Parts: sequence; structure tokens; C-alpha cells
Amino acid sequence: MAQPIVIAVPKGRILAEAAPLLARAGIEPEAAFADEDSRALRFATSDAGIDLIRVRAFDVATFVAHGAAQLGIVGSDVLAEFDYPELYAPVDLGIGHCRLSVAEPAELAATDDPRGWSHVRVATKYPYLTQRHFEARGVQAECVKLNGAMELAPTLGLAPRIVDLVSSGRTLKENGLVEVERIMDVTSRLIVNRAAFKTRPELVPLVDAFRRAVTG
Ligand SMILES: Nc1ncnc2c1ncn2[C@@H]1O[C@H](COP(=O)(O)OP(=O)(O)OP(=O)(O)O)[C@@H](O)[C@H]1O
Ligand SMILES: O=P(O)(O)OC[C@H]1O[C@H](OP(=O)(O)OP(=O)(O)O)[C@H](O)[C@@H]1O
Repeated sequence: MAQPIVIAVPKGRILAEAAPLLARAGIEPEAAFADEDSRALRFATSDAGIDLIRVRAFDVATFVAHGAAQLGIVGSDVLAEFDYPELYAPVDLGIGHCRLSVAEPAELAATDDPRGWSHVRVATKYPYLTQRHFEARGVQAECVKLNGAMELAPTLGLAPRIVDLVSSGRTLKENGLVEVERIMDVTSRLIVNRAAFKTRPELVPLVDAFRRAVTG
């Protein structure tokens, strides 16, 4: 029998929104998948031809790009940051709505004019998107790569500005920061390994099932 199709799903906040979509696409994982205490990483589903793996959001794109998983659910922020040519993103899943923005302390923003920037130092989890955004504006960006808690960087002198995801704006507000530029709007996408899409015909109805799960 052929190896099961592996779908990579991010743990964390997207998982809660993705679970109902999986159900609507007809994918019923074993009980341990929804159990946060489970230490398992790979889960069977009611379809012997489909397994799920639970990985970090940034790693979903890597697993699928390398063909270790054939399908995945990932934020368009992660997709754009890695820009893997091996990935095809056929369905906008309409979940995980947020935006990638530049933010700085409210006191700095009071007198700052982004149009006057020629060089910026930025703390971010997204060095590629940050460089690209500023380069397009003719601004030289120096990035300090962090994996979380970017909001601490300005007050602790690591970098005066940050590039991070914003949704309600609560995290920025509670850390004395304000949004000064929006880089991109973000939603989660279904991603497919391009080579697998050609060689595994069973992926076609599966992608269609996700498409229907979103629209119907
Ligand atoms: N505030 C938010 N509102 C909506 N979607 C968000 C928000 N923050 C992040 N996302 C989406 O969820 C994905 C995962 O977010 P994030 O990287 O913050 O997760 P995490 O659980 O901290 O991951 P990890 O611990 O693996 O770094 C992001 O790539 C983005 O697409
Ligand atoms: O505008 P808000 O609604 O406050 O959302 C923004 C926050 O959400 C994300 O973090 P997340 O909650 O995923 O935490 P983590 O990155 O620290 O894991 C992001 O990195 C911001 O810190």
C-alpha cells in the first residue's frame, strides 16, 4: 500500500481555527490530536490514507517544501518569509487573520516621520520580509532576529523598532508601542508540495475538499 498522505498542521493558535476546517474537509483525527497533553507528533485519521503531524508554525512550510509532508496549513507570513519555490498555495483558508507591521514606541512615533528614514534597526522574526519591505522604499534595514517577544526590544535597547504580527493591537498597546506601517495582510493557506501534487493523484480531491470546506 502507498504511504499515507501527511498533512502538517501548526500547533498554537491556528490549530483551534483549523480543526473545524479539517472536520468540514472530512478529516477525522484520532482523539489524541485534540489533546494538548499528548506528546505524540503524528496522528492517524479515520482515513488510513491520511495522517496528520503537529509542528511549529514556521516548520510547516519546511516539512512540505522538502516533501516530508505533502500538504500543510500555514500563515501567508511564513510562506512569504521562506518563499519556497517547491510550494503551491491553492486555497486561502480564511483563518488566522492578522497583519505584519512595523511598530515603534509611542513617544518615538509622536515626532517620527517614516518618510525620512534612511536606515532602520529592527527586531523581528521576519528578516527577509523586513529587508524586502524597506529595500523597496530605499531604506537600509538592519535586522536583529528574534523568535518571539519582539515587543521588548525597543525598551531594552535591542532595536528601536520591530516588525511583528498584529491582530487586535493589544500586544502592542500593552507594551507601549504603536503601528506605523503595514507590510502585508495575513491569512492561513493550504500549501501543497508541487512535485507530490503531480505524482500523488489522491491530493487533487483532498485539495478540493479543503476548497469546499472554506466556501461551503
Ligand atoms: N495575533 C494573531 N492573530 C491571528 N493570527 C495570528 C496571530 N499571530 C500569529 N498568527 C498566525 O499564526 C501563525 C503562528 O503564529 P506564531 O508564530 O505567533 O505562533 P506560535 O504559536 O508563537 O509559534 P511558535 O511557538 O512555533 O513560534 C502565524 O504565522 C500567523 O500566520
Ligand atoms: O495584536 P494582538 O491581537 O495582540 O496579536 C499580536 C500578537 O500575536 C502574536 O503572538 P502570539 O500570541 O502568537 O504569541 P507568541 O508569538 O509569543 O507565541 C504576535 O507575535 C503578537 O505578539
